[in-house]
Amino acid sequence: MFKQILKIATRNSPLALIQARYVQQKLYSIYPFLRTELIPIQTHETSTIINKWKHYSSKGIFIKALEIALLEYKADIAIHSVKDIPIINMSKNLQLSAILKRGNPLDALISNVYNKLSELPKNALIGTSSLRRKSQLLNYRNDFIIKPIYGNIETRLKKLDEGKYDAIILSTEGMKRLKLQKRIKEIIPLEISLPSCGQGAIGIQSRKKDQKINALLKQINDKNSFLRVQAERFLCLYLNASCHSPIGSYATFKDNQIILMGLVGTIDGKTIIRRQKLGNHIDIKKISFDLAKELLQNGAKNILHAI
Ligand SMILES: NCc1[nH]cc(CCC(=O)O)c1CC(=O)O
Repeated sequence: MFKQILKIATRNSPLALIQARYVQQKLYSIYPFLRTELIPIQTHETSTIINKWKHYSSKGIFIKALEIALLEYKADIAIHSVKDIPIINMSKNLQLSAILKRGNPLDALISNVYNKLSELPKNALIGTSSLRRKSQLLNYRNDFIIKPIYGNIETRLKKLDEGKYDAIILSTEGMKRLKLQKRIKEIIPLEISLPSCGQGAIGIQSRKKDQKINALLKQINDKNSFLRVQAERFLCLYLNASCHSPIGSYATFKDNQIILMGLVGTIDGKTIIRRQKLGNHIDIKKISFDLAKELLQNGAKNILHAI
């Protein structure tokens, strides 16, 4: 049993804190006597990191800041939205040790006026800064006008409420965790918007060599969610994707078989390449690799090259 206080690194955004507290609760439900402490990492504390990791996106910088807290023993575990964790460049001493039971991975339509994507007026102004969402929205309706939107979920909702957009797209699970699900007008089916790899999943990172902590984390790991997310992440890895690529991936289980879907689109939405593969989860790497190969051979290579 782990006797010390388990220190939990988290970003300090409202969603990140909710997710970290959720992990705390999960741990307490199994280990009622475990002592834990949240270590919120502030933006200004990351300024030295920002200089060192200039080539990272802002989200990547936060992930790095949490990783550094682990490497410097300021924390023992770090909580992330899996979709924000870059596919490559994780420190070699760290690992993704557990994924909690995944929530709804789909994208959601948020609007104060319109109830469905199909009911949006011609040339509707939609807020999203994700190329993946943009590509698929334009493929669905080429009259849509896609305008970037930044900031955390609350900031984006505020911009919607100020009338700057007809609708915005957010993660269904993010809205649910913030208890804002009432504001969701439509959960967008994956035929229209294939989610981002790892969307809707909370991941826990730890030091590889901390066997006691890793054994603890294993107890709150959801194997099914872990495998699904692994398949999606392998696909993105083999596609050589960054978080800026218009790539969607989604894995699910059906009768003990894993179904992995992948999609690469042009930013203008004119071309979308979508394929899927099915197989035993023992062969996850091979399924992901074969799917990436098939996508690349069928046009994804040219699309990704041009971006
Ligand atoms: N893009 C940022 C981000 N990273 C994780 C979530 C929400 C939580 C999740 O989907 O796991 C969000 C917001 C969003 O996409 O709407």
